[in-house]
Amino acid sequence: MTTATVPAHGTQGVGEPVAQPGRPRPRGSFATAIRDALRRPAILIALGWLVLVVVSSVFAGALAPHDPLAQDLDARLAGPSATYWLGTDELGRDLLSRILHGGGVLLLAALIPVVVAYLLGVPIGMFVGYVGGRADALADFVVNVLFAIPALVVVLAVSVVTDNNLPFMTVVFGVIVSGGIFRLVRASTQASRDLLYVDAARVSGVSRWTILLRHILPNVLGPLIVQGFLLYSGAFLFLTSLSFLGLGFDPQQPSWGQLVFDASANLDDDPWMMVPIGAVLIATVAALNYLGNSLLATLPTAKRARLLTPPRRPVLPAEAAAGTAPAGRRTPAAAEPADSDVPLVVEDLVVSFRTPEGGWQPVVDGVSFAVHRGETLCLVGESGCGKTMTALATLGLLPEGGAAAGSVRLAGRELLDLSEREMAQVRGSQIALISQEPMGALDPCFSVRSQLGDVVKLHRGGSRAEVRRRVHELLRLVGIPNVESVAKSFPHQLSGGMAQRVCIALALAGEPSVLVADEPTTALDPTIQAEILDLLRSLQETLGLALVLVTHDLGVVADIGDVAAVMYAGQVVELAPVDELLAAPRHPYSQGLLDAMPEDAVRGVPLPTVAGMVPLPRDWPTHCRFAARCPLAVDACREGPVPLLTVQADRSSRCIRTDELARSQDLATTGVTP
Ligand SMILES: Nc1ncnc2c1ncn2[C@@H]1O[C@H](COP(=O)(O)OP(=O)(O)OP(=O)(O)O)[C@@H](O)[C@H]1O
Repeated sequence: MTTATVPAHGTQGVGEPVAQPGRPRPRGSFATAIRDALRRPAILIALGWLVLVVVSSVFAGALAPHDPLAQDLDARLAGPSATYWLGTDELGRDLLSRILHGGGVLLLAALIPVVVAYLLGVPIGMFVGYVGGRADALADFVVNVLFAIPALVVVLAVSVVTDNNLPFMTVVFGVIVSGGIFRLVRASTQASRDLLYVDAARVSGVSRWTILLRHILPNVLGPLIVQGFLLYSGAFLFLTSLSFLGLGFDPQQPSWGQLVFDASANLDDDPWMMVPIGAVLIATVAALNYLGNSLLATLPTAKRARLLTPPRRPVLPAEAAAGTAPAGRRTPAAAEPADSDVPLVVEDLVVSFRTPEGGWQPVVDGVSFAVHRGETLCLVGESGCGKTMTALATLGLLPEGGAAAGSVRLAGRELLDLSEREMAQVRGSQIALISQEPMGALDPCFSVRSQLGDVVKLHRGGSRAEVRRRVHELLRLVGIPNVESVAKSFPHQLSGGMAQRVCIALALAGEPSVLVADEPTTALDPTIQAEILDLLRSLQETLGLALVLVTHDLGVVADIGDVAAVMYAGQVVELAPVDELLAAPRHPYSQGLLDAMPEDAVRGVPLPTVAGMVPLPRDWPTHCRFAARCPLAVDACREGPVPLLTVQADRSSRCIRTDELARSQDLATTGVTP
């Protein structure tokens, strides 16, 4: 495929980015949460206390006024004094010095379970959260087992077996608590894997691990940091309990658990002994928990985009694959040669979703169409007719629970038979998607150059300079004049129109022959909509692309379409060249949509509408699905399924009264009965 430069379109949406290109990289919402948190005095106090504990433990040797093991039997169980500021224990040892020396090992040892839990929980949670399926079920089972194990009992057993080996005990404890991290990461990954920009990366063919590291990990990091505080505090308390029980720590050396044990043994004789160590422990655990919980409360709720993509390719069982179309209609065609003029052929496509009862509910039912090189086919219809599911099925991107059957052939290759891995290679390089939410389709953490460069590198490779050149070429191709400053920009610095141009550039980076655009102008204001449509039109003409455009707007079809497939309740009800459809629709539903076009509105005359609603898939009748809303419906329309009837060489209509509709249109235009 050759590329060509398309002139810039107008000025709106292609000018400077909304914000200054030189602005620093945007601070993520987690960074903002931390900045806000640091303004709160309680958090500063908690943080200050922890810093004090760490620093005094590190410099205990220099700070402690006495040797923590030195005994002064004359001063046994003494209260605070000028010599012993916090008093002494039953052997006359200085409590302050013992507290200063007793925290270091504990604070360090508590890090081990946290590190182990992260090393296990993060990669496994991310992987199974992303791929789902059996790996997910197995990992979940193992974690359920881990949760059922009482950690203390296991660690006690380990201490016996390993002769009180503290590092080993902490590692085992880390393995047991890693389930919590796993669950957190898995849930965050599941929420992130369906974000539009993750979908966009997947559609561009970016590898699974690159997506996990670059696009999903940043979303998981915030909750992980918060959880780290809570986990550390739990590990700290757990190890204090072990030390209290005389396990893990050297009984000759002071430790905070040992100090609690000593204080509890002397509670009757000297209750004061419990006060200093109790206060230190409570303050330390409270500070850790408070910091963790405060960050948790300030973490922004993840903004979830529309759920789209499981990485699996479920297979629709034969009985569900049949859809509800009349039997005997299906006529499998021979595959087109790879160099055919018809890069995309969809035949008898059925898309179904699993129902809670375990069955399958079709939502797209026997859809067929073909798109030629340099042609735009519009899937048009009201909301819920199955346009998006048809488009997503061609890309192998159905949402969780959905499966497709029938045939989707790209340059003669059957896509529905491909594995997810094979399909990932096809997406981006042969067929690409432009979504309706350009802002959601771009990762807010990376500049335009970085995101576009990744995809260029993936599909073309090349040196840094070559990738950079190609990025600029692509930006120019989509009508961006000031490529240098836009390439440096982050998504939030772009206008909606500019962001959509960048998304189109992303879709073109792999030089696909087929572009699928799902309502690409819906999120944009009307002037920008026209520019983006112009851009798509000129790109499609210059690059010879086959374009499948999903829209609910016949005005868009009129602007850009060559062929229209009008969809109603999961079926194509009319397939026709756009000019002919607009001049004389051959299905009453197309006629209704046409009459309702605001472009034809007459001032003072209410705009006609198609009364009623599109039926939900579960309410589809077995006869004509439009009959309940159709002004032409007669008894015969309710007698059984209506096949798609050929009304001209290149036109078909799913209406048994299509000829009468044509006659009435002729009558209306000529005033003469044909
Ligand atoms: N994840 C899902 N699970 C079950 N049913 C779904 C799912 N997603 C969509 N559907 C159903 O599939 C049908 C077709 O939806 P689709 O999104 O393709 O319609 P559409 O014509 O593109 O409408 P819109 O313009 O609103 O997206 C609808 O009835 C919808 O409820």
